Parts: sequence; C-alpha cells; structure tokens
Amino acid sequence: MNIAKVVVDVPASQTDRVYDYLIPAKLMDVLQPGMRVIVPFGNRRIMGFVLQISNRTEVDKLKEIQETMDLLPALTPELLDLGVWMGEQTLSFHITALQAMLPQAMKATYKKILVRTGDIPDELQSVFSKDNTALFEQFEQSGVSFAMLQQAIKAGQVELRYQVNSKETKKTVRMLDTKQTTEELQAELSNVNPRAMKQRALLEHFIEEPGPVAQKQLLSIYQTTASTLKPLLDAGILQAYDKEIMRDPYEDRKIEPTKPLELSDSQARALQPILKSILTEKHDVFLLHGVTGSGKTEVYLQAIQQVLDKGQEAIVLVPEIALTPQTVNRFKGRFGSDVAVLHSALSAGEKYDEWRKIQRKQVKVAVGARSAIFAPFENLGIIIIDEEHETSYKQEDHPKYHARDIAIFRGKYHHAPIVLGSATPSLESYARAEKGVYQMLELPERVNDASMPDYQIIDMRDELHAGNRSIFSRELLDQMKERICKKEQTVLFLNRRGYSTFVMCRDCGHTVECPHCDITLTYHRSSEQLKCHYCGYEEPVPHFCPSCESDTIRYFGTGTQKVEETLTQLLPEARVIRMDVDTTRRKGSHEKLLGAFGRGEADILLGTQMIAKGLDFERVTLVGVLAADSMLHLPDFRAAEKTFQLLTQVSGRAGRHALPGEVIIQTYSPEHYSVELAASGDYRPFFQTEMQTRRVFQYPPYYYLALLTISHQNQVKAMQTTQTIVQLLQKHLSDQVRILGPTPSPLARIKDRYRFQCMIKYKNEPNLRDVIRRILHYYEDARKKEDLQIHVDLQPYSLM
Ligand SMILES: Nc1ncnc2c1ncn2[C@@H]1O[C@H](COP(=O)(O)OP(=O)(O)OP(=O)(O)O)[C@@H](O)[C@H]1O
Ligand SMILES: [Zn+2]
Ligand SMILES: [Zn+2]
Repeated sequence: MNIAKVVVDVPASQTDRVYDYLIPAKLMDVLQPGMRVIVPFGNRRIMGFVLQISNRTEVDKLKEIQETMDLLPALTPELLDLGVWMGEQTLSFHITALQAMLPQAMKATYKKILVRTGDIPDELQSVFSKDNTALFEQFEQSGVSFAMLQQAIKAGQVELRYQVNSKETKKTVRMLDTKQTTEELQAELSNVNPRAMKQRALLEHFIEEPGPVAQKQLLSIYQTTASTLKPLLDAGILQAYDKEIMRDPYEDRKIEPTKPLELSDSQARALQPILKSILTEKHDVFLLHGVTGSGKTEVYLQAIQQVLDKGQEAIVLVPEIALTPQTVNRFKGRFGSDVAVLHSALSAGEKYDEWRKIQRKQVKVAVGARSAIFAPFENLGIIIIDEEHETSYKQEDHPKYHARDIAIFRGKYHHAPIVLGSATPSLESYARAEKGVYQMLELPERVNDASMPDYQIIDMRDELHAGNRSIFSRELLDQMKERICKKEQTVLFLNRRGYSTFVMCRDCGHTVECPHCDITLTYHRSSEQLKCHYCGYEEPVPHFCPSCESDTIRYFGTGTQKVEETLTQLLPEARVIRMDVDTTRRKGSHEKLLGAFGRGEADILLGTQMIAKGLDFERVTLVGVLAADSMLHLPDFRAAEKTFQLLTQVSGRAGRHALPGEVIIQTYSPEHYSVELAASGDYRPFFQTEMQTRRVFQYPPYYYLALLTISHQNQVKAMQTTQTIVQLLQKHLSDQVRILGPTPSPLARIKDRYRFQCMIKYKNEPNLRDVIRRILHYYEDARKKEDLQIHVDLQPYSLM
C-alpha cells in the first residue's frame, strides 16, 4: 500500500481528476485518506487531498509525495464521498468541493506549529523548546518518525496548529508545575524561611495538590503576587510555562442554564415522529411548519437532547443574520459547553478553534450558518435547518451548493432525520411535504395562548393625497406615540433590498450611473460619495446635474439614517436604536445594541433585514414596516414569495408574550396578494395562489431551472457565444426542455463586462449536467485565453 490517490489544488478541467503518487517511507502507515499533502506537480509544489491509499497504479514512473500537511485527516470518509457528489451536482471541480468543507484558516497560507499539551515520549522531547512549542520544520529535521508524532497527536499529547498570521496569535495562560516529588518538596519546605508564609503556602499547595495550576489562579487563592513566586522559580523548584487555550468567544458571557419546558400539545405532537426517527435511525425529512412564536426552538432542543442521550451528534443551521447572541444562548443554555458555534463574525482563528472542537469530539452540537453543514461529526443523529426558506442557504460562489441538499446527503449517510423548520416554508419544501416526500409537522398556534398580532395595511398613496409627504403614515406615528406613553416598544423595519438611495435631477430626471456597470450609484451620506455596490467605483456627489446643469439634484430613496433623522424630528422624545451595516460593523456591536433594547434603554428599534428574525422581546407590541413592497418589482420569480416571507417574519416580532401585538404595513401595493395574505397571517392561501403563478409561468417547484451567464468585455462576443451555447443545448438536450435566451442579464454590465444569459427549464433531464460539462470543456481555451466567462447555476436563487 504505497500509492496515494490525490486530487490536486489546480482548479481546471484538465486537472480535475485523480493523480497517483508514491508514498515515501517516512509517511508509510502515517498517511490516511482525507489528509492533505504537498506534491510535486510540473515544476511546482502544490497541495492535494489524499482520497485513497492503494497498492495499484497504471502509471510507470511515479513522483513522491513531499510532505504531509495534516497528521489527522482533515476530512472524514463521509465528507470525501460528499466531495465527489457535490462536485458532480454543482458542476464544480472536485478540489473546489473539497476545499469548501474546511475552515478558512486551513486554506490560508500558514505556518505549522506543534504544541506540547501533555506528557510526551522522550524521543519527542528534543523537538520542543522551553515554551512547549516547535515549528514543524524542527520536527522534520529531528529525525523522529512521523508515526511517533502521529501517535502523540492521537493521544492528545501534542497538537498540530496552523498559525494563520501574526494577528491570529495563540491565546495562552501561564501555568505552574513542579518536577519534584512530594518528598522532595517537603524537604524544600523545611529549607524555606518560616517567616516567608506565602512562599510556604505555595509550596504546600503543590504538596497537597500535585499537578499544574494556572499562575493567576494560584496567586489569587493565596492572595499573593508574582514576587513570592520568583525565588521558587529561580531555585528551579517550580517551573512556569505557557499553555495554549482554545479561544472561546462566548466564554465571558454568563448564560443561564435552562431546563426542558413542558411542551404544549401541538409541540408534543410534532416532536413525537422526530423522536421515533431518531430512535429507529431512519432518514426522514420533516417540514416543521410553525407560526412565528409557536415554539419551534423548544422542539429542536428536545429532539437534540434525545440525540445526545443516544451518544450522537447534532447540527443546527441558522441563517447568518439570525445567529444572534439570543439564538446562540438558547442552545448554550441547554447544552452548555457541548456546543460549538460557527459564525462568520468570528475571526478565522476562532472559527478554526470551534471546528477543531468538533473534529476532536469535544463538542456534540454545532450551531452555525450555511457552512456549518460540513461540521466533521462522525456520528450524526439529526440535522436541523431553521428558517429553511432563507435563500442564504444557497452558496452563490463555487461550489454553488444548497445546504438543504447537503443535509439530505448527510442524513442518508448517517440514517438520521432532517428537520426543516419555518413559519413561511419555501414553496419547494411545502410542495414536497404536500406530496408526502417530506413529512409535514404543524404548530398552528403560538405558545402560552399568545394570539397572532393584528394587522393594518396602510396605502401610502392615500397618505400622499391627504397631504402627508412623510415616510410615516399618520396611523403609524400615532401608534408609536402611544407605545412611548405606555412604556412599550416598537420595532421599525425598513425593507432595503432592491431599494437604495440614489441621486436624481428633479428637472430632467437624470440619474447618475456607474461608468462600468449598468446600475445607478448609491448615495452614501457619511462620506458624501456616490458608490457602486457591484464594482466599488465611487465619485463625489455632484452639485449640478451632469446632464442639464440644473442645481435641483437631490437624493431619493430612504436609508435608515434618513428615517432616524425624520423620527427624531417628529418624535423628539423617542429613544431610537438604529441597526444597519453602519452601526454594527464593529465586533460585538450587534449584541450591544440588542442588549440595550432588551433592557428597555430605547423605545424604538429601527433596522433593516438584520432585525427581521430571531428577536424575542417581551415589551415589543408594535411592528411597523416601511416600504413593504420594495422587493416586488425586482426581476425575480421569487419576489412575491420573498415579500410574503419577510412581512410574516417581521410581523412575528410583535406580541410574542403577554402583551398583544399590532402590525402596521405601509405599502404602495396594498392589493398585491403577497402583502394582503401576509396580513391575514395565513400561509396556505398564499401557497395556493403562488403555486398557480408558478405553474402558469413554468417555474419551480413545477420546473427545475438552470441559469447560464456568459460575460465578456466585447458585447458582440458575449452575445454570439451565448447564441452558440443555446444552439448546442438545443441540439443535445431532449425536446422536453425549454431553453430561453440569449437575453441580456437584468444586470447587463458589471465591471465593464457585458452579460448575457440563457435559462433552461426542465422536469427530468438526466443528460443535463453532462451536456453542460461538455460545453464548458469546449470553451476551456477561450475562457483562459480570451477572458470569456461562463457561469453555471443549477439551482439559481439570484437571477440578476
Ligand atoms: N412549551 C413551552 N412552554 C412555555 N414557553 C415556551 C414553550 N415553548 C416555547 N416557549 C417560549 O415561547 C417563545 C417563542 O418560542 P420560539 O422563539 O421557539 O418560537 P419560534 O417558533 O421559533 O418563532 P419564530 O419563527 O418567530 O422564531 C420563546 O420565548 C420560548 O421560550
Ligand atoms: Zn460599478
Ligand atoms: Zn438634469
């Protein structure tokens, strides 16, 4: 068994295959599938993943693996299988799929460092310096065998760390220990001056309680300072060293432990079938459809408890913006230090630490955003996807996977159930549940008899006719005033997706566009600049219209800053907390703002998408939605679905506890069914209406979509290539398929590249991936030499 099958880190179609390498003697019996190695490739050294160890090869002269990057597999056998499947499903290179499963810190350039964490065999001692660390090169030069090091790593005596850069320095604590026996220490004690009480106390500590102790802790127990220690260290009786500790970003926070709540009848009914699948190890997919505030989280928690009791592990996915401290605390409160949290706000080093806790089986539950679906557990008992309708579960870069599909792959592998939870399921999932592909579980009412909030739709055109030009309707303003009097709270939601502040000339209607992209520039008040959100171009705000030279150039649209200003003019007594990208940029600020709101330090929480989810505050009795319809006009067949979901989710923040809630929706399209039906709070009528539209226009879930986007600096070239691709598709796909295009993309130019697209609608087309793969292959040269770009998205969520 001296041949390794390796996937190399050269993402290109010619190299998208497995290469054979010879395993050198030093790595024999050390290398395992899932480890990363450095191999010679052409005249370079590159990284690769070992897929398999074998004794067979078809190649005569093999090159040797040069080094190993891991001593424990970075990917489990399951994840290696998943890599193959994901590469095929998403049409991405095998190497890209494998890389996607690892934390960022393992992909970056790094230094490999060994850290001593326990007693190690004598042969290894020489490798480490006094501070218990060693560069990996030091080990390689020492002549000690890899097998011995691997043993020590497996036994937890040594850790292999990747030091990303100087900013990611390890966190250490100073430890004290002694090499002397109790008897020897007793002898030393008799030598110490009887009046040096504190010194004696420290020595006595090591006599009574042998073993290492943190210096800080020891000094505080005996109420003394480092100067007392110094003579003991100088005399070599005690030794000090730095021990690396895992960074736990949540460690400073006090989290109240919670106990399982007594379930309501419907919660108990929903939990039952999940528990059954866990016990019988059956891969079922459940759709938990529960209205906002119906207690879905408690159902998750109790299902996870069962999984842990069985000695298994759990993954919980939560959309990035809902991964608030409140959410995390609910899991940490129940399962304490068994929980790892994978959050994009963590530094690369912190994320890597959390990942390693999973790899080493120090935790049993992983809570995180999309990529947490790759948590390297080996005994999964359940996967939960909360807010399953969220489009952020689809990755927009390669590999363009959907976390739901990955969950189902892993659930099958582990014979574990999947729970998809939402108050507003995606049409796809709800349709599958109706057909019985998924099992439907329903929580139709809120817990504790709390009622759903009352809704009012305000037609903003009426306000305009009545002479109110403000962003606030009279009703909303009155209601906010009332809340301030009653010491209750308001959440104000500004829907900004597809709605931005731009500059327009009142005389001629001219808007300022990006010179490189076909999109209007966005006005940034803080810097008085106009910026392009696609390419980063910026320019100062003009004082005169570039087209007609009039000075009536004004900015339009409504940003949170503008709303806040208006609010302080109209309601000077209101204390407002604004949450948007600007006020939450600093680490921890998100948490601070929400904390302040929770403590009642403000009357109004004003924010964008980031306040739509996961908030559960007792005194919030009013939710106001500004610009409810701003997404409806986007060129996206999911616009109505997204509007309905967002309105329902935001509204769900009101009246979740004893106090009844009220929701005011301001809109220019009060008659649109997504607005009307969100106000009725009923999912089913919306589902039925929307399904009809999807059937008529042949969209998911009736049809699958594939979107090809072709771009080039030359408009004609981009158009002609798309035309040729459409012809190739027509020729090679069955006549069941509908091919639309070529058409210019809704965003017809980005960064000076012209963009065309073609859309494929199909029901069952087994050949599709193969045909597209061949087309990509055909254009490989042009893509490299002529800078042609072809993007394929087999389950598009963004059609721009
Ligand atoms: N069985 C129960 N008994 C008492 N309180 C409960 C019970 N189940 C849940 N709760 C409480 O009800 C509130 C709402 O529950 P939760 O946040 O889980 O709802 P949800 O369904 O996730 O809502 P959303 O979709 O809006 O996030 C929480 O404060 C929770 O602690
Ligand atoms: Zn631009
Ligand atoms: Zn003008």
